[in-house]
Amino acid sequence: MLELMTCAEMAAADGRTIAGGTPGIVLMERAGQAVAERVLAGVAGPQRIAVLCGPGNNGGDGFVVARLLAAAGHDVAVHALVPPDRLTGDAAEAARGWQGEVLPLAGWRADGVDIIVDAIFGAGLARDIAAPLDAVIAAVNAASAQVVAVDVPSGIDGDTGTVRGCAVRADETVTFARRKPGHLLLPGREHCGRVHVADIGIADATVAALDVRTAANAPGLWRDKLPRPDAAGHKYKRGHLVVASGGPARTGAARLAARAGLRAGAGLVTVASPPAAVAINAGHLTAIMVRAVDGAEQLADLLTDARFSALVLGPALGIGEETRRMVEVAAAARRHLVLDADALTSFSNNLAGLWQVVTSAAPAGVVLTPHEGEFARLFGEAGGVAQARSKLERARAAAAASGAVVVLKGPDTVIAAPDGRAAINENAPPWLATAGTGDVLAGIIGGLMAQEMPTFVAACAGVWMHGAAAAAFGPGLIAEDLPEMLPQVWRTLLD
Ligand SMILES: NC(=O)C1=CN([C@@H]2O[C@H](COP(=O)(O)OP(=O)(O)OC[C@H]3O[C@@H](n4cnc5c(N)ncnc54)[C@H](OP(=O)(O)O)[C@@H]3O)[C@@H](O)[C@H]2O)[C@@H](O)CC1
Ligand SMILES: [K+]
Repeated sequence: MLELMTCAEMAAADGRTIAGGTPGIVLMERAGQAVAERVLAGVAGPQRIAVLCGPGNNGGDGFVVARLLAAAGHDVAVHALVPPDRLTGDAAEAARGWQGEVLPLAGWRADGVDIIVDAIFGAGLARDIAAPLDAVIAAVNAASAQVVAVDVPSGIDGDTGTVRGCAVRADETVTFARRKPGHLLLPGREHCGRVHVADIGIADATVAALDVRTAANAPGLWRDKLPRPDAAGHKYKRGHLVVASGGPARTGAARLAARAGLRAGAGLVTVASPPAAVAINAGHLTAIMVRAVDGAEQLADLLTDARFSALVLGPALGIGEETRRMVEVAAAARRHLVLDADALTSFSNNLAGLWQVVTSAAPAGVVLTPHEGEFARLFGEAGGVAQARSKLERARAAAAASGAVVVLKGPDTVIAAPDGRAAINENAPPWLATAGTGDVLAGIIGGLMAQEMPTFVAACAGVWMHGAAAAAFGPGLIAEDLPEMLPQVWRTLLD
């Protein structure tokens, strides 16, 4: 159930289910039933309920909800954007089942209402919400009533999570068959409240046949691919991660990444340090080794030893030609690469160079971990990125343009593979946004890749473990705490 279906995929699933013999009105009845059950869960005694209905099937769901809630003894008022005689298809049929009055939606006020059911727009939202509906949305959001949204909060684009003009802020959202990307992407996620997925009779096989390429990032996506050390295994079998350090005043980032890589399970981790910083790095490291490596040429020498299986390049490494050369040398040596921070910025506006790196590293995998600023510098000009409607589509276009797995970081990190697979992460607590946490993320992913975990799932798992480690620590977190929480995270994953 981790798939996230776009509105078009949902419509296709709906169409196939109807073609398979389930009438559309039956799906609508089940949808309305699921919403009504959610409204009734936790209410004691009769409630004053306003059901706000739009002109399409989302509104049709609303009429079903109104009928069921009234039958359950509640005081229900229906306010509709268009008169029922202007509805068509299943929505018209659902409206015929509502015996009560239908009041206009324009000018609606929330006075005296305990619960609002938002059935104005769902998957069919096609443009920005304008007057007079914007005032209705504002009244919903100003009300003290409990707000339950049908499918998506009205005004949120289910595919992109963007606000089209204005949008309802719901306490709960009931969606159907699967969640949609807009339930996870910001700002949509913040408008949904708690999201419930109701089974309305769309078969798993119907969803599977659509080859849905987007998923919520959770262990079910990659748990079976996690590296599992066996009792007889040698540490070299668990890979050897190399993290390149910056100069004497810029060594902390590499050590954070290195520590995270070790906690992620890499058998050995070496910090490749400029000679002038070896003493500083060595003074702060115990289980992690330090090697003097002076620039790209010496990195190439180091990588003649085949046991170094993966590299993290970028954290505080310095921006410019030498860093770019180090990336190229590591790619030519065909090692798994995580490129972060300065390594990314060293390829600003040089998509061709980045493509070359990814191509020469193959079959080893390359993961890029940009935040929004780095992403704009790398992919601002890339085909498909400027036209993309959402963070999900931008990450996907960037992965296709670079040939690498792209981890576009943020509170709703998107991980995208060049073959079109993508996952949206949702477990990062707000206190994860603090100095150095990006270095740790690069290290975790590098540690997993050093153990030969396949690239896309290693990136997904790394992002999730990073979020889980932060959530487990709680507020007050600093980057150094994250690697130390990984054993606890591992225990939840390996049983
Ligand atoms: N798929 C399934 O399996 C199932 C789906 N179900 C339900 O169907 C819902 C999708 O229904 P839907 O396609 O009729 O779209 P919906 O959201 O009601 O809106 C379309 C209407 O709004 C209008 N409109 C759009 N934007 C506007 C704006 N800014 N301002 C003003 N008007 C605007 C648009 O007008 P038009 O663009 O045509 O001019 C059109 O009239 C889905 O979310 C779920 O709740 C369930 O019944 C169970 C089975
Ligand atoms: K809605």
